[in-house]
Amino acid sequence: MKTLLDKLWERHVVASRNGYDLLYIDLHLVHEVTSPQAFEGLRLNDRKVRRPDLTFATMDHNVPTREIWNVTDQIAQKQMDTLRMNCKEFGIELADLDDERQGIVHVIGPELGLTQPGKTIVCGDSHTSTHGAFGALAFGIGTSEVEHVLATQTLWQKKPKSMGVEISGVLPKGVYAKDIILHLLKTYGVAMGSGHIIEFYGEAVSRLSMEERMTLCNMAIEGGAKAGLIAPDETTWSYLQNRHYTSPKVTDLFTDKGASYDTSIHIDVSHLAPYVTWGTNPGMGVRVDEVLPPVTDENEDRAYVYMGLKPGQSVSDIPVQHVFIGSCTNSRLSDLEEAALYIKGKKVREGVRALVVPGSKAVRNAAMAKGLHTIFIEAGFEWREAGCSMCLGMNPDQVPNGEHCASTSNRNFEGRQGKGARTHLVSPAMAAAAAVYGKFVDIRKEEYREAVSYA
Ligand SMILES: CC(C)[C@H](C(=O)O)[C@@H](O)C(=O)O
Ligand code: SF4
Repeated sequence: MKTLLDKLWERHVVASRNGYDLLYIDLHLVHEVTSPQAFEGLRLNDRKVRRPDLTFATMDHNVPTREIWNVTDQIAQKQMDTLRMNCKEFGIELADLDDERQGIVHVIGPELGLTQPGKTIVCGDSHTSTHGAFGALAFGIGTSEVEHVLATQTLWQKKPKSMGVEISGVLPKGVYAKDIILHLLKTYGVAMGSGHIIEFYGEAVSRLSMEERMTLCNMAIEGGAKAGLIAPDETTWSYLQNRHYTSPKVTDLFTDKGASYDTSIHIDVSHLAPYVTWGTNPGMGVRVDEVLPPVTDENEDRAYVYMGLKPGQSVSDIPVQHVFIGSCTNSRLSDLEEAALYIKGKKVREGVRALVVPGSKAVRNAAMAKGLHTIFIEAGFEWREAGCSMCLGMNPDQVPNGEHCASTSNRNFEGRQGKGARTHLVSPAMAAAAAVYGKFVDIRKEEYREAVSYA
């Protein structure tokens, strides 16, 4: 009797010592921010990249999404130039700014078919957990570990505990995977998964598209887990068809009946509502139809001060001056399609600045082929190039001090979107509606949604 985690782990152990296992790494994804010192380390030690063919690099964090070539920040320029030079010197494939495959590392891996069930996948980036949606053992690593993987294609790890999160029920209309994870974080806290790898399963998970599953696993890390996992099924295999890289079909990647998790949780999402975060960690959220909660500790007190909000206010009292639809959590085609349903034929409210930033060039092109960019632009949104953009303040897209942003990203920490920026994490549909009304509305009500389907 084995869990999915047991199976993935065992198949990659090449040596064991003092409670640690040396894991073989099947795919190493690289971006410009966390790789420069790792390559420098190789050079200093006169080492090569062991498996350039299992390594793939892209540019995302620093990319200026308004004019992709107009890099004004010197550190950004240096990091991008360094990645170019390193990829050339060490023979690694790079999706550079002019490459059709460029985009946020966690968006392009799956879309190219590099992300495959049964693989071990690492990247110097915490949201590597996203790839777990395919039944891959995928987690973020630090820069010294990036160097170790580049040099050896292996990594020493201690096996984490397993957590099973069963999600049953059918999601109501206007409620998404984003709301499931925000609900879990609110209910069980941002340390819920600490020391664990979370496997999500159950009726509601089976019904999610691959893109929604990625949203769920993307934010497993915000619950303190090392990774998120979902067993591959027909939805997974059909997503993987006709990708650039072909995935072999593996049939035994699931938790055996009778196997048990170290920790188990069960939720039912039949009555779940859209969520909005009011505070400074992703667990500080409320349902759209609730009022902001009373203060129970110092952190919450500080969060209220930072956010300029008060307990007892209703969610619709929160002013929204910025809207960001993007990030590795919610910038895929279906996210943009869902958002478009709430703005078609409407206008962004005066005083609101709204951005749509597709997660990759491929998403951008696919959206344009469907005419989505026209819907966004006509409504008053800025239609951008692919990159991390306003998800974090590493490029020109920032939220000014003291202003509020409805954001489809995954982190609402102090200063995350710029100094003094006030972030509210929501689904793409909630963000789109907030752009139109300048506040959060309950998108479950039919009146907010255009009766069009892009399916
Ligand atoms: C820059 C990078 C190291 C960082 C991460 O690891 O997650 C970033 O992607 C983030 O989302 O905060
Ligand atoms: S989109 Fe945001 S969370 Fe994702 S990799 Fe980029 S900065 Fe990190």
